[in-house]
Amino acid sequence: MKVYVRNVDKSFGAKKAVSNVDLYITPGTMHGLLGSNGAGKTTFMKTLMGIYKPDSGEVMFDEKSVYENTEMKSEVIFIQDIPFFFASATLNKMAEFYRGIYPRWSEKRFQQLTRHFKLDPNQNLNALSKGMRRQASFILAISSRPKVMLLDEPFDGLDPIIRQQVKNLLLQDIASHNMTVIASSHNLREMEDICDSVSIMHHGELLFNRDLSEIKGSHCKLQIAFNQLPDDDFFEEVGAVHKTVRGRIVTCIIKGDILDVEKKVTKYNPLMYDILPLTLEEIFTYEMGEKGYEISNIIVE
Ligand SMILES: Nc1ncnc2c1ncn2[C@@H]1O[C@H](COP(=O)(O)OP(=O)(O)OP(=O)(O)O)[C@@H](O)[C@H]1O
Repeated sequence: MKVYVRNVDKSFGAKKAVSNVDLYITPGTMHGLLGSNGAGKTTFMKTLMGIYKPDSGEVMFDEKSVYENTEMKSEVIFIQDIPFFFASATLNKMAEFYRGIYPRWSEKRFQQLTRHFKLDPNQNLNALSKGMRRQASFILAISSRPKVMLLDEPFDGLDPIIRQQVKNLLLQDIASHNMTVIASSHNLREMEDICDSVSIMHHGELLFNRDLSEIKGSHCKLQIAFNQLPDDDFFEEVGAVHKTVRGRIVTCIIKGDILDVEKKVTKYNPLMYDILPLTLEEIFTYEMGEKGYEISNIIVE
């Protein structure tokens, strides 16, 4: 299911929590919504889910508006940062409830996952640890087979092994059922391995939205030493978008492929050079810096 957001605003009194957000997410992909505390991620997720009515703009899933559309409730699932279960509910009781809402509910998947995560389906969920409650909400969500899954800080409180298993389950369902996932996080490194695209939210605005396959490997870092510093033609030829010069050593950020850059660099007979791929975080730092934002103020890790 494709997710299409156009000019969405949402305020609480004078506080604008989501401001003029546009976003398109391709079906069967995972999008990471990054931002620091208070950036507006949860408010945006709740607006996507139809829990909040946008003050203006629209949220469409496959051309259908989400807000007050009961048909949509059986297609979309939202896992909140603090999982919600009915008082004294067990996993089996919650499964009964989900089964009634989600027509593609898979009992087989539910049984398999409950066994796999070693949860007692008859235990009171509210008496479980935070991580176990989170596992329970994943079991319910994945067994529901929604077309769109919205996840608020999905991996918080999960240990590294469970974290990886949950990521694998999500990726499996994205691949096999064309599920669309939007996950919020503070952690770019965690998202870069599993997301197809990421955006950065800051003070309610979506500053940056990129397809990761397009930007991974799109930039590299060149460190190069010369007997005599080259003139501007060199920087132009290698495609340097940023440079710092310290003595005879030059460090450049280059938009381009490492092998291509290497061919160009060797023509200038440098004393030595090193070309390294940029991490996604470095690319973001650079691109956000260009827009006048300091990424360390926006994303914690
Ligand atoms: N129900 C509400 N009433 C009033 N203000 C709210 C409400 N919900 C959120 N806000 C405000 O909107 C802004 C965005 O909050 P939101 O919870 O969406 O951020 P977030 O990015 O999810 O943060 P975090 O990473 O800390 O969960 C904050 O300034 C918050 O105080």
